[in-house]
Amino acid sequence: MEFTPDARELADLELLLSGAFAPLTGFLGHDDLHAVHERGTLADGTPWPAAVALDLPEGLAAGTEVTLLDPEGLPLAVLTVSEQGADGPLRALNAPEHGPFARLRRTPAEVRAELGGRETLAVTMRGPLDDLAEVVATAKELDARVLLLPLSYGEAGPAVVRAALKAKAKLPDDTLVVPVPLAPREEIEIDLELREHVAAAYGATEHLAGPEPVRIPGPPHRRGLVVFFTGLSGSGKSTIARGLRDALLEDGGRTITYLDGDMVRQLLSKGLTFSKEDRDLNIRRIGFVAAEAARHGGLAICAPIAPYEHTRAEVRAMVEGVGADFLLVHVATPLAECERRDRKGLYAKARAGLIPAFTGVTDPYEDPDDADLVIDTTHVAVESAVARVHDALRAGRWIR
Ligand SMILES: Nc1ncnc2c1ncn2[C@@H]1O[C@H](COP(=O)(O)OS(=O)(=O)O)[C@@H](OP(=O)(O)O)[C@H]1O
Ligand SMILES: Nc1ncnc2c1ncn2[C@@H]1O[C@H](COP(=O)(O)OP(=O)(O)O)[C@@H](O)[C@H]1O
Repeated sequence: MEFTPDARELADLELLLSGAFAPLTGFLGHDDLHAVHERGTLADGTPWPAAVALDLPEGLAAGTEVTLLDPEGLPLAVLTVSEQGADGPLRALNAPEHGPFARLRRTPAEVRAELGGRETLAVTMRGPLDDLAEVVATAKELDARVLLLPLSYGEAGPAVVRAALKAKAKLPDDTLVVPVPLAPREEIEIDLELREHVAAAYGATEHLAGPEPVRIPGPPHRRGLVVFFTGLSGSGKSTIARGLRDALLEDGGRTITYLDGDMVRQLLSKGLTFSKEDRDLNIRRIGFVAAEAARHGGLAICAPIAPYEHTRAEVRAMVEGVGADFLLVHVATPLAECERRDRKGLYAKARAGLIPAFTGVTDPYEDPDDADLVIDTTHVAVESAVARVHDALRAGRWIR
């Protein structure tokens, strides 16, 4: 079977295959993950600080061969599932060769060969180095060569490599810069320990951790925002979303992308049905477009039913992943009221069995428990419902 790991897993895969995670040669299985979590070692006692896991689909039998693909479909490796899960043998197929600064990537073995066993001070960095004097002094004291390892992962990746190249210009001539796609670990101590291991794999005899980058997100009115309405058919999503769009256009000052439900189903998601798979795909497509608009500081408004919690969570993650904000508005008008309105006569048809899998009637709707705003429109005028969302945007300073 084929499987596309997520961005973190792909970053870990690259490091496993390149030898940067030595002594690991593959993802960790259940026992190793448990031991890492409990004791900071592998099950056999080898010190290892952090989980390096691959979340494969459930129920794969031991012995199954899984081809791991990058998001463009290029096969990167073949993994044989073991009794312990994803820790079976990994066989590399293609080296990842794209992406900004790909030409600077080197394997640990290549870097070690170039260093030739010399004392080496590795500096792992996730942001600019503000104290180059310390690096110069430490390298001098140790009579070591400097190896800058920009940890280029995610959106900020290229900026970290640029910072390393800039720093190199002020360091000794033989300073090396090698980007390493190491995804940050949540706990700082674990992250630092893992950086230490990775630096050693590249031949470091001494490791300095660069300062953590200070993330100064722009003020909310300049950040991207996705306002995502969810609710049953006829609950009022489109009516409120359109009212909000118009109010924002009247305000001026923000670029609005309005992903109208009909437009989406007629163009972006043309041909998709209302099966669970197709609904999920529909929502992912909407989320992708909205996140792209928000990546460039835009404000996107979407109003699909989006009945599944996990798909809404995926969209939230996509949007937050590009550094934008996500506001979930649950239009929580109860089924009875939506059905009473039955604007398009769809509920009547669904009850008569003419529309299969109709949300709320014969198909599920999972109520969100993470909504930023909940609006039951039963006894609310359209203008007041729009005003509530508009006010929330003002209160959150997304508009001025
Ligand atoms: N089986 C079934 N279930 C629910 N809805 C149905 C179905 N068949 C057609 N329709 C019409 O499609 C509109 C919902 O489309 P969405 O793209 O928002 O749905 S989903 O988020 O992909 O679940 C929805 O429009 P709204 O009333 O604007 O919500 C319906 O008019
Ligand atoms: N406070 C309200 N907010 C939104 N719609 C309302 C409100 N009160 C009544 N309605 C009516 O409910 C219907 C909602 O339809 P629509 O916006 O197409 O819902 P959805 O997009 O969720 O399917 C419209 O006919 C609208 O006029």
